[in-house]
Amino acid sequence: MNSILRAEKLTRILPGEVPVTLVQDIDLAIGQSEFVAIMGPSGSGKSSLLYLLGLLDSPTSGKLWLEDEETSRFSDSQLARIRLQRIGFVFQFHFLLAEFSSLENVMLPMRKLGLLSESQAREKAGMLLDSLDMREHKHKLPSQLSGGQRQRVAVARALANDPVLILADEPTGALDTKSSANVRDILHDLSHNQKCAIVAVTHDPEFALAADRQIHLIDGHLVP
Ligand SMILES: Nc1ncnc2c1ncn2[C@@H]1O[C@H](COP(=O)(O)OP(=O)(O)OP(=O)(O)O)[C@@H](O)[C@H]1O
Repeated sequence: MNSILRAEKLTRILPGEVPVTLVQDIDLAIGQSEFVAIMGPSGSGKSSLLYLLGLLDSPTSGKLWLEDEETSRFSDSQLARIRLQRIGFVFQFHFLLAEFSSLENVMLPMRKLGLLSESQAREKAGMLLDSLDMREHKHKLPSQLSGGQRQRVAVARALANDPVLILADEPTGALDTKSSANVRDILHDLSHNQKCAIVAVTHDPEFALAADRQIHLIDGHLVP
């Protein structure tokens, strides 16, 4: 199996008078177009692990490879560029910019990366929103959308720069059952039809069942 992401003995300890171990000795490999659910009790380190995998935090020890590149050798600006270009993030709350339309929110990562012209970015954002059944809502502000619709815009934004990996932190945590099933199916489709790996933290057993594999954390450790 070709790994998109590989962690070896990944450990993150917060320094202090009483150091706090967030995660310890995590060995993990995520395949191309694999959909993995991270589960575990509250406080077990799921979000901490996701932040490490998303290069939003650095490990105290251990190593992480993204597409066979070891990530500790990258500078902060290189890491920012890698996040923008290769990783899409979806959080429990959508974090869309309130004064921007759906279309503009989806265009933001493309504008930031700067590889497409304004009209190309607009066209691509439109296509992404169409593919997520948001054709009617492109010009609406987040406040004019339902929770499920906002989350679909957030998924479109995460896909803007064609990432190889999507990291999602409780993407359905704030949604009703129907929207939750819809977002779950979208993520499942993405991993299987668009060769994008998905790693999602979830408390929802039904969501986890849609994944190819579930991994469980307890007290910062992966358990079999
Ligand atoms: N900045 C911090 N300072 C002190 N402790 C922290 C900090 N960040 C996280 N922790 C602790 O580290 C542990 C892991 O936190 P994390 O948020 O990763 O857990 P989680 O499994 O995602 O929890 P939840 O399901 O409730 O979101 C928790 O016990 C948390 O209280």
